[in-house]
Amino acid sequence: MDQKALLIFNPKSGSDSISLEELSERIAMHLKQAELSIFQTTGENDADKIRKEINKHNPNLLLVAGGDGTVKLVAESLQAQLPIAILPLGSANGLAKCLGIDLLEDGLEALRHLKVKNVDGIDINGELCLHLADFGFNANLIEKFEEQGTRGMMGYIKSSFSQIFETEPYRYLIKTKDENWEVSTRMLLIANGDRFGTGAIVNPGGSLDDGKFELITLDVERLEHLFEVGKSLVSGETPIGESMKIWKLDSCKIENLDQVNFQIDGELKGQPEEVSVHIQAARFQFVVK
Ligand SMILES: Nc1ncnc2c1ncn2[C@@H]1O[C@H](COP(=O)(O)OP(=O)(O)OP(=O)(O)O)[C@@H](O)[C@H]1O
Repeated sequence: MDQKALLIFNPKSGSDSISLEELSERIAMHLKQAELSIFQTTGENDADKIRKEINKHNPNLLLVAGGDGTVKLVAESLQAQLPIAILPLGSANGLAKCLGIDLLEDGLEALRHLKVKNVDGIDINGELCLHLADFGFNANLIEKFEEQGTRGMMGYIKSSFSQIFETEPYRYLIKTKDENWEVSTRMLLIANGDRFGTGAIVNPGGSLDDGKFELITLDVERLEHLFEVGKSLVSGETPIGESMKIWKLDSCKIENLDQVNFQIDGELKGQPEEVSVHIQAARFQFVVK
């Protein structure tokens, strides 16, 4: 046996998910010569349980079958570096998309080669952000969505991009070790990867392993801005104009002057007065396609 793999499977992830039996069979077809242990998440104290499973089985590879929440849970549970292969089952799987793993099939295919890449983490007020955090637009949508008690949030965001017209611009004070400046924007993103879970490229030039995060303001005030942003979301070219501004940083503080909603990787975090953001260069290793 070359590999000792631990599969962490979230049975509740995604809408029309695959059964554990079928998934295990498909993994065995792609990950040859491997001993596979399995842990199913329960929704309660999973981080502790995952740590125990890792100590018990001592794997050299983790397979995570779930959505963004499950990937983050596993990443946070790690006490030592272990490569993580994502088998996307969620409705969005933003980090997986940034790694070239759009579908479950891509994740399974990647197991054949096990090409591993370093991935930065972002520490935001002591919490891990693997993919995207934002003030304003997305956070407001998530709040709306949670009020309605529905799952599949990213699909909703996908269909609601035009709502950015209706969001008010809010003010933020950005503080780095060299300078402070104020921005007024409808969406202020803290980005590790280059794209939303929908596949739209929101951070052209963003890279998961450059030891930096991007701070991005995204505004759509006029129809021409919508075209600029729309083109960038599809092509990955940075729009020429006022609709998007990008700063590449390794740390900063952001004062939330208008007490706007904030979210990290799809989870609402209230309206913090200030957030401290620090890159954690090469903190993780993920399997890429
Ligand atoms: N056995 C379980 N029963 C109920 N909830 C669970 C169980 N296992 C995990 N969970 C919950 O699932 C959530 C994580 O789901 P995850 O984000 O991975 O999938 P998703 O919501 O389908 O995907 P996405 O975030 O991409 O939309 C966590 O809130 C976790 O507590």
